[in-house]
Amino acid sequence: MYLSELALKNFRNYEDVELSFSPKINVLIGENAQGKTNLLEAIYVLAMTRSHRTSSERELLTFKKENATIRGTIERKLGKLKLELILSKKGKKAKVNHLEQARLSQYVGQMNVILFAPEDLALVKGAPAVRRRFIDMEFGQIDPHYLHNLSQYRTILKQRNKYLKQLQSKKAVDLVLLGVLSDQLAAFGAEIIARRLKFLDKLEKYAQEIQNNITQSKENLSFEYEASISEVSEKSVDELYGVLRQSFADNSKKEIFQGTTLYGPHRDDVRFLINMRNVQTYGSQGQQRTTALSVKLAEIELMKEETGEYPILLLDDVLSELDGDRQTHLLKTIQDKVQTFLTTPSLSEITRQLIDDPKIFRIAQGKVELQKSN
Ligand SMILES: Nc1ncnc2c1ncn2[C@@H]1O[C@H](COP(=O)(O)OP(=O)(O)OP(=O)(O)O)[C@@H](O)[C@H]1O
Repeated sequence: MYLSELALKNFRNYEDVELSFSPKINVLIGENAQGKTNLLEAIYVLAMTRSHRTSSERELLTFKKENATIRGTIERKLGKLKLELILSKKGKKAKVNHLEQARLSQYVGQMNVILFAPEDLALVKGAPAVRRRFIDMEFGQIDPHYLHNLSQYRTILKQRNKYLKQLQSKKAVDLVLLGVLSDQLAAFGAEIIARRLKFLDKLEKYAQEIQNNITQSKENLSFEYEASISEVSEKSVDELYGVLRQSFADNSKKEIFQGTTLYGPHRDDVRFLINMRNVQTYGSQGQQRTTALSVKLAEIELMKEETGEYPILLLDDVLSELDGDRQTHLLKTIQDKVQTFLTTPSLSEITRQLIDDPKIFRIAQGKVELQKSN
């Protein structure tokens, strides 16, 4: 799939802009703080209805404006799709072919994007929350059930944590209500874990192959799901539900004492291993970067397998963070099959030679000028 047109109104430092893109590589060049990342962010928000770098929607509106609109035309195998997202201080509205969608989880997935920013190179060495976020954002796009379960899970988790705090401070005493919340949380949690295991298994196969290619088969990459509950692999949804319920039942005193939920997918993590050793603890910085790159590129293939089309790739200033070999690998992998938007302060000669026929835009103070068209 690819984004052929984009129109922004009052989005960050873009007051009014209309652009048309190449189905191949689009390069956004500009100095610092001119709006390169804002443009990628707009594309990301159009796909996901939320930003990758802020949870505050207000920040996305141009200073002193009440509404922002992002409109895009997506070309999919089955035809054109018009997407529209209206953001305001009161909330957001999403439309597909001019029809407002009742649920945002129905809207997400019409347009698939993968964002790769310098922070993603910390996917391996960063905190567990970074990996959970990655998993949730990527799997949520390919599976609406995953997204639905996740949002239900988050709502109940909030309620349960609030109630545990009340029990902790003795403002509440009713353990029956805690049991009800535990059951509901276990049900959604089991669905989430089961889907994570399924998708991670597929992702691992692609990542292994890519890592082999980059390292000439010297490094065998594997994943390990690290759950907050005992052994999860090979378990059905029902079994996972049982284990989660049991963990809540066995540890209620501990959870009340701490005033928070200690078990469930919000506490889980994924470990990356190279030749059976944890890359986070034993890997060199180079290995950690290669692993992050392999996992990201694997995600592109997984999305293709699950949705039947390649997603749109957003590369926010990552080329300069990668050495020559990794840059070459990345660009060769995406060339001609994945629509890509990449931001950079300047395009080096080497990179320019690697990119076939780019459409180049120059960005300055929220204005976009076409520099070279293919
Ligand atoms: N809500 C907003 N309204 C108006 N302008 C905004 C808003 N939010 C951010 N900006 C402006 O956008 C600019 C930052 O743009 P952006 O984050 O896209 O930088 P960039 O071009 O990617 O540069 P860098 O390479 O430094 O990341 C700043 O000038 C900032 O003042």
